[in-house]
Amino acid sequence: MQTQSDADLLSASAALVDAAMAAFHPPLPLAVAFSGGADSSALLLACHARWPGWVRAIHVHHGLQAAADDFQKHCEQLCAQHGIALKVCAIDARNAQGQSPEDAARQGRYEALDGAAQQDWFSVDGVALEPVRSLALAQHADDQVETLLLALSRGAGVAGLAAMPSHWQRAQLEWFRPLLAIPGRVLRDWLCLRGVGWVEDPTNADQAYTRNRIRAQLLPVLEQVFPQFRSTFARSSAHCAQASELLDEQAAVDLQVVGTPPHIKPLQALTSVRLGNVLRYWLRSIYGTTPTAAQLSQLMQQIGVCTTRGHRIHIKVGRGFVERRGLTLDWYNS
Ligand SMILES: Nc1ncnc2c1ncn2[C@@H]1O[C@H](COP(=O)(O)OP(=O)(O)OP(=O)(O)O)[C@@H](O)[C@H]1O
Repeated sequence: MQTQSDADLLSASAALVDAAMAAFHPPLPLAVAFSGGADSSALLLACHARWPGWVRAIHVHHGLQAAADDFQKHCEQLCAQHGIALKVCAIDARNAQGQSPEDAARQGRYEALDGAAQQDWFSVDGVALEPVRSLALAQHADDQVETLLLALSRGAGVAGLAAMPSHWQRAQLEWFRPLLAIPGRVLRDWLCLRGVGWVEDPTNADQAYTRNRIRAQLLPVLEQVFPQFRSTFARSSAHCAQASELLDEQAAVDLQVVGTPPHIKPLQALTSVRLGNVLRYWLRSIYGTTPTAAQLSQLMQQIGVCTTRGHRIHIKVGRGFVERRGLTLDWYNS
């Protein structure tokens, strides 16, 4: 029998999930990245309820842990029960040298999701379906706070503190994170009170991962000290996202002036903050590499004192080196 407090929880979680869904306007058909965990189970069912017949699921089998087969089984069962078309892609998510296992899994997963969404789709009874136009991920407000705290712990700049975007477009697909304003526990309440199960990823409890320690130890304290932390932190992240966009716009203007590759003379005419900004932008946008604060400061200092024809610049930056080549700077991969 449902108690009064169950009913309160149900209506509170339903109101939050409904509000998130009402603000979500993906081009249809929509595919949901479905891990079998609580968050993506809730997202899949909420989307399926809102747009019946227009929602599909993609599950990525990482092959990294014994529990992966159980995740897949759960996804197959839930999708069969609700008549949702499901694609399962198996990937080899082992990390390359110098890459963290989580980054390797994330990168492999995003590529697999992208590829699967763009393949041909068929309904559970074999009828050809329209191509997928959007893809939704189920990260929620706690994931967003964890990402922000991880960025702070690394000393990130405004681009890192902008945390995860709620929408972006890549090639033919629009990507969304519609649950970023909802606390994780609300999604669990939403599922529990509907009697829907999910699989718990055993690695989520592993305190060796910083993200898991933030979730288990830091968030409960934040909850007590700053009960509104999810929305206020999200506001700060949104300010950082705007500031980061503005810095990129300024850098693009400055890069036009200094040229690509950048000429040393016009670089010397910039203020120090604009010099740092344009150098970071040049290295990231052209070479996909990011200098550390120390490397950038050394490079800026060398540009400042580069006043003679014979002055040599050769500084380790990111995965390579920045060198002086006559009147300009060049970066090459070591
Ligand atoms: N194996 C997977 N297959 C498909 N999508 C995935 C998979 N793992 C994660 N995702 C998607 O990426 C999002 C973020 O992944 P992350 O690992 O941070 O969350 P999670 O704890 O696995 O979330 P969930 O509770 O949905 O499992 C998930 O919410 C889900 O939408």
